[in-house]
Amino acid sequence: MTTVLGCIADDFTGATDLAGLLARSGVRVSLRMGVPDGPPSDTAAVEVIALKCRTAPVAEAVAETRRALSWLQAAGARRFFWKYCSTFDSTAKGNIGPVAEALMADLGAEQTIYCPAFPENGRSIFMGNLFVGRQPLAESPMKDHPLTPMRDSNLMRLLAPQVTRPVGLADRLTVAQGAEALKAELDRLAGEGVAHVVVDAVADEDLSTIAQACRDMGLMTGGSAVAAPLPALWLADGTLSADAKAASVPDLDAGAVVLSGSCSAMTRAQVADYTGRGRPAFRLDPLALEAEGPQAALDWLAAQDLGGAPLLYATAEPEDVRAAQDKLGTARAGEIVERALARLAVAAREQGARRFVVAGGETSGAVTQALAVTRLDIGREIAPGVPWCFADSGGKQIAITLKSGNFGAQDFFAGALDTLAALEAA
Ligand SMILES: Nc1ncnc2c1ncn2[C@@H]1O[C@H](COP(=O)(O)OP(=O)(O)O)[C@@H](O)[C@H]1O
Ligand SMILES: O=C(O)[C@@H](O)C(=O)COP(=O)(O)O
Repeated sequence: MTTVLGCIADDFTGATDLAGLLARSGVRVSLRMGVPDGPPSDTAAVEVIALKCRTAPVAEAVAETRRALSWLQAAGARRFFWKYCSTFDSTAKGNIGPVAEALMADLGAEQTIYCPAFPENGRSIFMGNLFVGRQPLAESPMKDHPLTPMRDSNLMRLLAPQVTRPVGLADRLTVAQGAEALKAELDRLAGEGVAHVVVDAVADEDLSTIAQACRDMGLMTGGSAVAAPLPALWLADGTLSADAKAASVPDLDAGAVVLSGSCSAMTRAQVADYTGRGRPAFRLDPLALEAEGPQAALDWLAAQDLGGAPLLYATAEPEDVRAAQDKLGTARAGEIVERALARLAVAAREQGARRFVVAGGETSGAVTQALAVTRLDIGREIAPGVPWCFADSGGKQIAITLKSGNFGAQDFFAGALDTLAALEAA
C-alpha cells in the first residue's frame, strides 16, 4: 500500500508511543527499527521509522533522518511527522531544531509547528511554556535527566539556539478559536518569515484543532499526541482506509525479563514497586561495570528462573547518577549501562526469555538493536503511549514493550506482564 504519512522518531520508545497512538485509529501502522536496508516493500498507510538519534552528534542525526525521509518518500509518503519527546529532550545544539530544518529544506517547507503536548500523560503547553503535570518542565524531574537535563521550560527559548530561522508562538487563545483562526495565525507568522512555530495545547481538543489546521503541512513536528488525530481526518476524506486490527499475540514461551536503564522519577517508583513485590532483581552499578564488566550480572541472570521475570536495572537516584558521571563522564556512563543491558537482553533470549519489558528510550534503542529486531507489530496499549509489540528476534517470536522513562503507572512492570497474559487468554 502507498504510504500516506511518513514518521521519523528520535528514539525507540518514542516510536512505539507514536505508532501506538496512530494505531488507535484502526489504520495499519508499520514500525521499522532504523532505516531499512532495501527499498520499501510491504508498506503500510502509516510508516514509522525509529532512530536512536536523540543524543547523537547533530551531523549524524541530520544525516540519519534525511536517509529516513528519502526512504519514506520512496514509499510514497507526501506528509511527514518528526517525533521527539513530550518533554522536548534536547541540548542547546539539538537535535530537534537542526533535524526539523534539514527536513524542511529537503521538503521545500517554509514553516513547521512544534507541539510536544500530551495531555493524557500530563504534558501541556501554555504561552510556549511546557508543563509536566502541574510543574514547569525545568522544575520537574526532567531537570535531572542523565543525558538531556531540561533546565528551561520555555520552548521558544529552547528552540531558538537550535535553528537558524525565526521562532514564534501560536498561543492557546488562538488555538481556542478553532482551526481556521489557527491557520490564519500561521499564515500571518509565515508572512513575517517565522519558520518555526511553537503551538500551545492543554487538552485533546486543542490537539484536534491543531491537526485539522496543519493536516496539509508537508512537515509537522511534536509528541505523539498531536499526530494521533491525523489518521481520522484522512479516513473521513477517503485519503486512508481502516485496514488493521491490533496485532494478535503470537505463541510465546513463558520466560520473561525486565530491563531498566531509565533513571526517571516514574521508573524509579516502578523499580521500587517491583522489588517491593519480592521479585528477583539485580542492580547494575556503572562503576563496577567499568571495572569488572557485566559478568556478575550475566552469572546472576543465568541462575534465575525466567518464569519469575527477573529485573536487571541501572535505575538510580540523581545523586548516584551524578557520582557515576563525575567519575566516568556522562556519555561513557550511559554507554556502559546501555551496552550491559543490551548484552543481558541477548543472554536472556538465549536462556529462553520471550517477553521483554524495557524501560528507557536510549536503553530500548540499545536492547532492540542487540536483539536484531528490525520491525515491530503494534499490539494493545498497556498504558497511554506504551503498547505491547511483537517481533522476530534471532528467529524467535518475542513480545517486547518499550516504556518511555516517565510513562506508565507505578505497577507498570508487573502490570505489563499481566496484560500480556490476559491478551493471550482472551
Ligand atoms: N546509574 C546510572 N548512572 C549513569 N547513567 C545511567 C545510570 N543508569 C542508567 N544510565 C543511563 O541513563 C540514560 C537513561 O536514558 P534513557 O534510557 O533514554 O531513559 P529515559 O527514558 O528515562 O530518558 C541511558 O543512557 C542509561 O544508560
Ligand atoms: O513523547 C514522549 O514522552 C515519549 O514518546 C518519549 O519520547 C520518551 O522518551 P524517553 O523518556 O527517553 O523514553
